[in-house]
Amino acid sequence: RSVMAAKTRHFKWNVEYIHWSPDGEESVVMGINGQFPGPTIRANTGDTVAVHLTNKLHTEGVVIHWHGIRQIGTPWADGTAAISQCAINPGETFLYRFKVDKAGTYFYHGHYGMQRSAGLYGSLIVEVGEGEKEPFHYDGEFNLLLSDWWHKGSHEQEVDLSSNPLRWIGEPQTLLINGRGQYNCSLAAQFSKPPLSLCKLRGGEQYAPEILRVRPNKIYRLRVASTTALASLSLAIGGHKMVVVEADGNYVQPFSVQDMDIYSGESYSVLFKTDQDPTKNYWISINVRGREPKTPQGLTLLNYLPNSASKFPTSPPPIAPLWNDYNHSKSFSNKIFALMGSPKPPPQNHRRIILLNTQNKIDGYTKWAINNVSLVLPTTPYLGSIRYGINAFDAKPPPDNFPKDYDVLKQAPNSNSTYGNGVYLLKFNTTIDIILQNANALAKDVSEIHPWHLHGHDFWVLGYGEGKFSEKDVKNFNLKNPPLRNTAVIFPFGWTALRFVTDNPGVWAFHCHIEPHLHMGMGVVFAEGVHLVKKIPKEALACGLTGKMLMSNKHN
Ligand SMILES: O=C1O[C@H]([C@@H](O)CO)C(O)=C1O
Repeated sequence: RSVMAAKTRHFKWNVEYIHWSPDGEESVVMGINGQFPGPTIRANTGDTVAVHLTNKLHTEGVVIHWHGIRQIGTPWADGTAAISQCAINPGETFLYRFKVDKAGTYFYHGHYGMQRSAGLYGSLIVEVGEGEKEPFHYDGEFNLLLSDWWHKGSHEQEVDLSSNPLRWIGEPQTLLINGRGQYNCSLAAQFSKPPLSLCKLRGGEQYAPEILRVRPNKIYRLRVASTTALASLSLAIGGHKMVVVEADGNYVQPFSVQDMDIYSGESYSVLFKTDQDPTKNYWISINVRGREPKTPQGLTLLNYLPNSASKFPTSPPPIAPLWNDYNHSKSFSNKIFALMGSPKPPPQNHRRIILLNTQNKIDGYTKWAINNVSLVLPTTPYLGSIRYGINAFDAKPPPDNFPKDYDVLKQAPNSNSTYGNGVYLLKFNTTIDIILQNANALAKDVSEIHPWHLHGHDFWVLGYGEGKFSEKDVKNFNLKNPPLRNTAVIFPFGWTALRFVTDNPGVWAFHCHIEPHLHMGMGVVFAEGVHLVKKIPKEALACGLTGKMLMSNKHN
């Protein structure tokens, strides 16, 4: 048998603003090499990906985060501005060089300001390496990158969100599948409520749907990832069941569903069999869940060959579960277990951190806060700052818990919350439990969904619960087959328990993956084993106090 050596896969990318029409309305989007979404990266387990990223934006910095890639040994390549590196200046090139060590469905996106909302994203697919095998069989595969789109530009959105009073961005105009959606017209016009006209498409438009062409009686793998700024989605394939086999780059115990929830920051693989009437075509749909939807369903077609792709399905598109049917969402989340043979969590933790999620007012500004601290990133990125003992951030770490008498079910002003940029310093090679505690937001009887994403790690999802977490909930933790993930949701008025091991030296963001919420302070920063981090590339340090340090030449 031939032994294929791991490859280094080089990419040369220019990030620039381009005119593009994601949904039929021309906008300015952040493109890569003149494309939106950015190019798909495909690699094999064990490969090294080397992206030579040049910032062609004229007046702003840029970074790219490789979502779901743990960056073992390369924390400076995680692509988080002010955390792992200095933003890349206009005209400059940064080399993101990292190993992809685990097969799965991933994506990448901007992680500076609201550049993800501006359209800076694309797919990253890691296939099994030579001699490895997937634990399931399929005849073909498709890749769907899901997103939401606003006609208001990301800079204006940033200003709106930073205003007093808050100007909330509202719901997206369009849902996009592989960067393509339809605004003010529908592919399923005869079924649309309120009525919309049929989209007049010739097929070459930037917003024309990408059609999935299949042969009857085959098994297909659908890779799905959500990079939405805000929307939680429900995905369905009309008339077809889906079998979930992968979540966030980890295999799960296969289970069958008619529709699935996918939150921002999550990825899945599902298998489906083309076992329906082969003379017909079928809808693939995405709908908003978890927030009162004001956005039309996103659609594309499953085209059974040799039917013409212009043969529209005779039945209406799938009807999504009600947006606030949280029991439906919980039932989906509770079906996800690790595939037998997956790594198991350590049986005990060394430390438990409980993170209360609240919406607050700080000096009249609407913010999100974690244990009463609303995150504002420092000028000097943490990684270099901690590695070189400069520590240019709040010396006092944020609290591990919140006051015992806090009622998570009640409206509360949280008037004592503050801005902060302190760090949770985690002892290297220890087991950390995180309890994400949801609460009532500013409005009465309102609590929202928040998908939390951890950088640098996968965590085990030990359980979900209702109301306030208490010690007696620990006995219900799933230590037998909890799924490994990098993103997990907290349901309204509920909690979610996570466990991970601090085995990856670096500084890692942990935050709500809803872009406006992160912008409003909804995140924390973890640091572990930073003294073990090898030489950080100078380009990652060339700003703030680490930039000054480089100029004074002491550490070169
Ligand atoms: O952060 C948010 O702000 C609004 C609302 O709470 C205030 O208008 C909303 O729905 C959010 O998710």
